[in-house]
Amino acid sequence: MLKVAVVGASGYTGVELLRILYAHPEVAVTCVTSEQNAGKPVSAVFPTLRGRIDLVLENLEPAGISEKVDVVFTALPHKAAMEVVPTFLKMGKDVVDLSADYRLRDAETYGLWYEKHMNPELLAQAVYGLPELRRDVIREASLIANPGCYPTSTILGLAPLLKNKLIDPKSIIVDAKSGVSGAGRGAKVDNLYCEVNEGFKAYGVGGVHRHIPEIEQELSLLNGSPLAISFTPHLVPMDRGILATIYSTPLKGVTAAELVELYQACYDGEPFVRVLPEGSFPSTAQVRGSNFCDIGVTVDKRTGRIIVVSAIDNVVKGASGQAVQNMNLMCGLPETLGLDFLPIFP
Ligand SMILES: NC(=O)C1=CN([C@@H]2O[C@H](COP(=O)(O)OP(=O)(O)OC[C@H]3O[C@@H](n4cnc5c(N)ncnc54)[C@H](OP(=O)(O)O)[C@@H]3O)[C@@H](O)[C@H]2O)C=CC1
Ligand SMILES: CC(=O)N[C@@H](CCC(=O)OP(=O)(O)O)C(=O)O
Repeated sequence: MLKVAVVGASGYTGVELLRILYAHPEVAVTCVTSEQNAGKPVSAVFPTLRGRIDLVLENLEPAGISEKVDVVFTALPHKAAMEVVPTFLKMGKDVVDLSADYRLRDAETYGLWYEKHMNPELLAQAVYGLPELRRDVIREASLIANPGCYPTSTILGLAPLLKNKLIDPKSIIVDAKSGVSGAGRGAKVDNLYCEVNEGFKAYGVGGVHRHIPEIEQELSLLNGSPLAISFTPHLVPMDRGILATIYSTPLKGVTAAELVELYQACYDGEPFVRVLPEGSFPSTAQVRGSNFCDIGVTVDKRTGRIIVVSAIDNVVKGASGQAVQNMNLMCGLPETLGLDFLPIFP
């Protein structure tokens, strides 16, 4: 059994890690942390866990925690993660970091979009953990930078087109929608019921959202040269889910049937990517609570643009499910272990 710590267990991705890991046959969660709730059972913070995970929340002391576990999930806000990850690594632990702290290859870019990086030397060691793109490197890694939720849906949606040089890389427009759990559990006025319910708004408009450099980094690698995208996120009054609708201009004529065939071939054998039949498009409701990324693709009959629609659950494939997928690969376990569950519907 692998002994695992969930650092930041009182947050949304933390509790989702606990839900998934509870049913994982090769994992025992032995340590959970929270600064504000230290001393309380985690089941007092999340009654969903009652009678099943009653571990007491501890303060975050990386050296002490390292003595008790083999693998650490850091489900912390950015900056808080890079304050502790180096100690876990020095103590020989495998780390899956759910924050953005190790996702960008370049410390200067991190500095522009976030703040000055505290341990830039670790950026070259970290592996951007999108298993569908780099499973073999993930298997050898000790530090996984678990991708963001918008980037996961967007990159998986565009990878077949860029790998096959089918689109003009300057033409990409990503119109993405997220549920409110994407913003985390911290109290913020913007996320109050009356601010969010019965409305639907764009935010981070105008090329300023911090997921842009992450998406561009990975798409540029697929493209073979740098590209820039237009990306606008939206907040939707639902708990979970991301739906990205992605537009691009093809370099040559292509039919919807050919695109569906291409996507099916690209993702053939992928356990968590489901390419929908021609004319079908995904819904967040059909992936909720699962590690699936569902993708539909077609050609706009009027403009000839390619339209890809990609749906994930932001806290599963967009965070904690993908983190467990990465842990399985790092630890030599079957990739789907503990993750082969169906969406919750209705
Ligand atoms: N929510 C989502 O859909 C996704 C989130 N992510 C990323 O995953 C990470 C976690 O997100 P999420 O679970 O939503 O966040 P939450 O705000 O819900 O939870 C954050 C957790 O970190 C702890 N924490 C906060 N500040 C500190 C600190 N300075 N030191 C130690 N612990 C701290 C909090 O507990 P306490 O305050 O008690 O210490 C809490 O347990 C973030 O980096 C987020 O960007 C990535 C993909 C999707
Ligand atoms: C709805 C909402 O607020 N979503 C978050 C994204 C959550 C996430 O995945 O971001 P990181 O992992 O990169 O922190 C946002 O737009 O900042």
